[in-house]
Amino acid sequence: MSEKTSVTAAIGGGVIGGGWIARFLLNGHDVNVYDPHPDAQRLVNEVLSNAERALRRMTMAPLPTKGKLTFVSSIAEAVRDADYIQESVPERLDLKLKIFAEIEKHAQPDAMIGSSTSGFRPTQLAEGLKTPERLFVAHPFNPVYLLPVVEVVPSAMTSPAVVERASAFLTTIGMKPLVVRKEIDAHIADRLLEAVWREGLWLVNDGIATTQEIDDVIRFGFGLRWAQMGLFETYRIAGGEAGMAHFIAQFGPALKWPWTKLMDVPEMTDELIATIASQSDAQSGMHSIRELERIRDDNLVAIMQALKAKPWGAGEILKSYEDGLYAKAHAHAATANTEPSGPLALHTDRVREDFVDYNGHMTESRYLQVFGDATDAFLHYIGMNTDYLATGRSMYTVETHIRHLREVKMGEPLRVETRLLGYDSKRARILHELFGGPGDELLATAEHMLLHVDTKKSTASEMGEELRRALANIWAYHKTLETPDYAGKPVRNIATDGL
Ligand SMILES: NC(=O)C1=CN([C@@H]2O[C@H](COP(=O)(O)OP(=O)(O)OC[C@H]3O[C@@H](n4cnc5c(N)ncnc54)[C@H](O)[C@@H]3O)[C@@H](O)[C@H]2O)C=CC1
Ligand SMILES: C[N+](C)(C)CC(=O)CC(=O)[O-]
Repeated sequence: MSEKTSVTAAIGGGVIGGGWIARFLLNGHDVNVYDPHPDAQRLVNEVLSNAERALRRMTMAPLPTKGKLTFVSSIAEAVRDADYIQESVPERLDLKLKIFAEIEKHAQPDAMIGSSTSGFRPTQLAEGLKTPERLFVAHPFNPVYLLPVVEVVPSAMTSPAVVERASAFLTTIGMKPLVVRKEIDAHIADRLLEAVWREGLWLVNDGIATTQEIDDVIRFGFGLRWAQMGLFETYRIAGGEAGMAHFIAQFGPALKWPWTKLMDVPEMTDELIATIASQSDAQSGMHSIRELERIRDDNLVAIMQALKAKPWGAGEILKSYEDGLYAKAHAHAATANTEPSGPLALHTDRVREDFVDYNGHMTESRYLQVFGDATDAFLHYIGMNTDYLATGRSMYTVETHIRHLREVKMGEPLRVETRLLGYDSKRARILHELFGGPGDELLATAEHMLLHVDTKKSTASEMGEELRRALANIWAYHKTLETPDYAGKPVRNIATDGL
């Protein structure tokens, strides 16, 4: 299932259902949506548009072609052909039970059925089902299209093979499935979140802090730590050289004093609700919810990209997701171009929002970005994959000549055609032609010299046999193509040749 585009079904397209729909679609899966809300299509499309924007900022890796979104008018229609079904209806057990009974009637026998429930145990959800072995909790985090973790909670009746298949599928769409070994109300994360939220409500109720001040201690302080190390690893460091045991000896007793209110919940009086709502308005009321979503998404993307450079935590997941996308694109390119009788079509993109400069056109550095991505696609195509790189060999670009011929505007499609202009045992000379805009015109060209290197010694070295064979195969065709007259020419010398 992970290798082919599959059909997914989303039952419920609200905040969380919308996020799942976006994640499925943007990873190339078709989605059938059932949600009786009169505005469901508009709401889902708004979430989808924010998700597309966020994903394009998060990764330069070649995303699969977007899946097909279909709104249907019954659960039966939604689930009939689906391999993976995700329920995200409101958190009411009676409603969820009705929904699962209906899903069970119409789903394929081997369909995987996940529930987004924040708190119910899978055993509760499976009550009355004839096939409880395919049901599990798949509890995500908002925004589902960006945050990787998903708590996968099986009941004692869930088949281990289903858990394995579901985890594999969720991994292919960029998530980190965390299989919860024992079902419990509210799984793992919401037990932690609820405890923090409850204390936050007390602090407002007792007039100790405003919503803004509570958010500030999180975002300027321990929230930053949590984004990269979580709770226990952070506290290990806080114990100094004596580590965790010393930390517990020092701060453990405070848990019994106690500093916190534990299970008491403040009465949600009209007064408390009004206080929290007005403080929240003062803090964030100047932004619409969609604007706040975009601010949040940009910040999350920046954090994950920073962590990817390490790679660490959520950045490690992003890195392996991208490696998977490149590997898929490479495999696709390899099958699509087994007979490279013409230029290779290995890379497509779109002029993204952050590609555009103050003139409203694609900015200079982004041309190199697109050509660089096309070179990566070419290198993947000739076999320079992670296994090859792991042997301490790579190819570096040592010379580039870009010609800018036409402008291109935001949102317009881009595609690159690549040809080999020559090669020897250490070098490959390639030419990219970038086409795009409404008329698919030639926008720019880039000629590059690539040098094979021993990455440990940082010196030029002989290519591996597999790369040489791939280049020979391409060259057999590309040597017959007419070389454009601009290829190999330097930038015009206006001092001697005039303008
Ligand atoms: N909002 C959050 O932060 C998170 C929520 N969850 C869980 O996700 C589930 C959904 O929560 P939200 O998306 O926040 O709620 P929501 O209220 O935003 O969305 C629920 C959607 O279900 C639809 N719906 C109602 N009855 C339906 C039916 N019979 N068939 C199909 N659709 C129906 C509604 O029209 C609505 O669009 C809940 O179980 C919740 O616990 C999980 C993680 C985070
Ligand atoms: C508030 N909540 C219980 C619905 C939160 C979640 O379930 C997870 C999240 O995204 O915070």
